[in-house]
Amino acid sequence: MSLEFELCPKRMIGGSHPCFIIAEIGQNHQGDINIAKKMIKMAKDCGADCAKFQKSELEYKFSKPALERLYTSKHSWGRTYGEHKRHLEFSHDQYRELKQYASEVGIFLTASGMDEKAVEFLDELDVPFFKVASCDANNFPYLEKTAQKGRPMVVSTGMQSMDTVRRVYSTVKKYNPKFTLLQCTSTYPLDPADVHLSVIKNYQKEFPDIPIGYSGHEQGLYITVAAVAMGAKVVERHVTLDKTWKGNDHEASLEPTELAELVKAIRLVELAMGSPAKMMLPSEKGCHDKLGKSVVANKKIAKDTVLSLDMFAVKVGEPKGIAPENMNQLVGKKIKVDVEYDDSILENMIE
Ligand SMILES: CC(=O)N[C@H](C=O)[C@@H](O)[C@H](O)[C@H](O)COP(=O)(O)O
Ligand SMILES: C=C(OP(=O)(O)O)C(=O)O
Repeated sequence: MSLEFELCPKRMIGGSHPCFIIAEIGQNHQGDINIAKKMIKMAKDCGADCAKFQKSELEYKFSKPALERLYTSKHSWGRTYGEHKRHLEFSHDQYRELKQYASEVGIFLTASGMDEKAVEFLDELDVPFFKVASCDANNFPYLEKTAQKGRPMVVSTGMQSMDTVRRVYSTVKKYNPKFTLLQCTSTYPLDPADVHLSVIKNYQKEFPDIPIGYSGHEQGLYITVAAVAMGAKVVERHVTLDKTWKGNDHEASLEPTELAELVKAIRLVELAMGSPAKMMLPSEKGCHDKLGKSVVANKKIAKDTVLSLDMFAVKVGEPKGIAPENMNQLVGKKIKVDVEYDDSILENMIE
């Protein structure tokens, strides 16, 4: 039963560890390794924990007819979907180059293995953890094999039902305790009404022994920051160098200034989450000294009078007197001194 685990070397997630922020480069590199490197550096400079790509072995991810279907979208890089995807796919050598570059820059690098063959390659590449994309969350043979490799896993759950997510949990859990489930809606860009952050709470209740996270495809920062306030321990957002570039994901991606702002906002909110214990804090003393209220006399009270509620008012008194929450305890007690209107009632005045 562990709510925390080591996702990357020396980087724990869950519990009170900082939220792990994944900059999803995905296929926003336009098929250009130099842009990919710029994006890795950008992710690091903006304070993200990890740069992520998507690795497919196209013949394993797609059937032949799926690769041959026409792709006429304005985001298409080829005549067919296969040509389009081939343009966006880096080779094994290019992945090795990117991994080397990320380690020089000082940021973790991983990819979602979009099919079993790609997972084999990522295992060989020695990525710190496997990301399972939403489209493989219900791919149970894939999940079984991936979980058995023993690397930590981050599993997204877009397009799935709760029953399937329960099955994902028990399937991965059987082989691998080190995994997290991310709430995700697979719409690009995502309408806020379709985000359903409340699923995070549901997952936390249903799966209390694993950290829960959020993978967002909405525009802007607020929703992801709110996810962290709800306890998301991993967040993933697409990143881009330019939202106007060609590609399905740019519009729902964060540009560098936004990613930096997101990281800053998350760290600030984490700090602000603090402790559930409610108490007056030392930093509140100044305000309490100036404006904290006390019990004062609302009429003259003669020495030896037995006190009753009608003799009191609650005001900012000078000096500070008995706290208003203790006012009822004064009733029936005797006052040892003469008190004027608006005098603070002090402990040492009570018998
Ligand atoms: C579900 C899933 O894989 N989603 C990924 C991650 O969020 C996306 O990046 C897709 O790869 C992308 O939107 C596909 O765009 P196109 O179809 O233009 O290559
Ligand atoms: C599609 C992916 O992720 P998600 O389902 O979290 O959007 C991915 O990691 O490639």
